This record gives sequence, C-alpha cells and structure tokens, in this order.
Amino acid sequence: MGSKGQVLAALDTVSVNEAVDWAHKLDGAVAGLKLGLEFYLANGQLGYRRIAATGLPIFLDLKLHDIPNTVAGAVKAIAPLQPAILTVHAGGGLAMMQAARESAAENADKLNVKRPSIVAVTVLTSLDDNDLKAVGQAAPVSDQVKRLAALARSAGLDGVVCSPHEIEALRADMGEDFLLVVPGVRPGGAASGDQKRVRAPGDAAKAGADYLVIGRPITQAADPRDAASRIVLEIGSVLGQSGH
Ligand SMILES: O=C(O)c1cc(=O)[nH]c(=O)n1[C@@H]1O[C@H](COP(=O)(O)O)[C@@H](O)[C@H]1O
Repeated sequence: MGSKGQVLAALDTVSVNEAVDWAHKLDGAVAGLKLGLEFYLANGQLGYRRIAATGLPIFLDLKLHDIPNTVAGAVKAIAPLQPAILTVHAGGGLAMMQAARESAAENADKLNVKRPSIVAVTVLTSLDDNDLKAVGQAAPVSDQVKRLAALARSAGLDGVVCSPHEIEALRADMGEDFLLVVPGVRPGGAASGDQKRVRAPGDAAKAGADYLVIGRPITQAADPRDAASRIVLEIGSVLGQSGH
C-alpha cells in the first residue's frame, strides 16, 4: 500500500469460504481486501482473521457512527485485529471522530502495534443531491463532501471516503497528504447497480485517488482475478500516460 490508484477488492459476502476463495484468487492481483458490514456481522473477528491470514492488508469498513464513548470502545475492540484502514461516518461529528483517532492511537500503543489509518465516510456513493435534500441536508453533494472532509481533517483523521466525482476538489483543498479512498468505481460496461456517483477506474486514479474500492465488478465476474488484473492494467496505462 502506498502509491496512488491502488485497488482494494470488497469481499461482500456472508460466507467465509467464499471470501477465502476470493482472497486466494486475488492475492497478488490487488493491493488489499475490504471487509465490510455484511462479512463482519456474519463472521466477526474469527472470520476476519481467516482473511487476514492471506497476508494482504485489510480495510475494515464498519462505518462506525455513534456517541464518542461508544465509538472509542468499538475502535478498542477492533484494535487487536490491526486493520490497515478503518472507517467511521463523518456525520458522527468532530468529537466522535476525535474519540476514534485517540482510541486507535492509545490502543495501538498498548498493544505495541501500528495503528490503523482512520478515514471518514463523507456522503455515500449511493446518494445524489435529491437524496441529501430528502434527509434534510443541504445539497449539492460536492459541498457536503468538502465540509465533512474539512471536519475529518480537523479531527486529525487520515483521510476520507468520497466518490470519484469529488477527488479533484478534495485533492486541491486537502493536498497530497490526505487519504482519498474511493468506491463507486465502474470499469466500462459494468452495471452501476445502487451506486449513483460513479466513474471509470483509470479516471479515478488519474484524478488522485489513493485507493479504489471495487466489489461486484471483481467478485461477480466469471474470473475475479482476471477482472481485477484488467482493472489494474487500465489504471497503470492511464497513470503511465499522465506521467504519474
Ligand atoms: O466505505 C465504503 O467502502 C463505501 C462507501 C461508500 O460511500 N460507498 C461504497 O460503495 N462503499 C463500499 O464500497 C464497496 C463498493 O462495492 P461495489 O459497488 O460492489 O463496487 C461496498 O463494499 C460498499 O460498502
């Protein structure tokens, strides 16, 4: 993990065996794996450890969103797993994000392990301006994403999750040293499904995403490793052309 435009494959399934199978198929083809609510709620820490045993870095996407004390406790509970990246919802507010960061640092110190990068989910990629208005938030989405990213940075977080549409604006505002983790990525021809703010992998990488989180276009392909490799090749050729 480190350079721009790296692919994290989202293993969204309740089945440990399916996730282990995907992890083995994708080993060497992607930079890391994402485990989210579907997998974690079904399989917990034991399931997590089965996937972590592959040795690939893990992005643990639990989108924590609660009062600061509860989120700090949840971050503590996860600390022994040593994920590379962990998510909280920026909508939980400044104090909640600070509590997450402090808990991560404190518990990593206690366990003498590296603390996870903590990134805040801004506006879900499945939402558009109308969805924001419907929940009483001021549109446009781009302004809300910027507002939440600034708040995440004030809280000392390492970066945010945003859609591919906001990458350029956030890079300009936040500089290079702020992680942009980007789902809502669709290679040419792939169905967008429930995602509303989408873009092609090469374009998202060129725009300055650190990580591209890609699930169904990889896991639901007839050959997941081949699908992931094609995506990585596309990214490489676009970044090569733009001189990154
Ligand atoms: O935090 C995330 O990873 C996330 C945030 C967001 O705004 N949108 C989003 O799609 N995700 C995750 O990214 C993955 C996208 O999966 P696909 O739509 O199948 O590529 C899923 O695991 C989502 O949970």
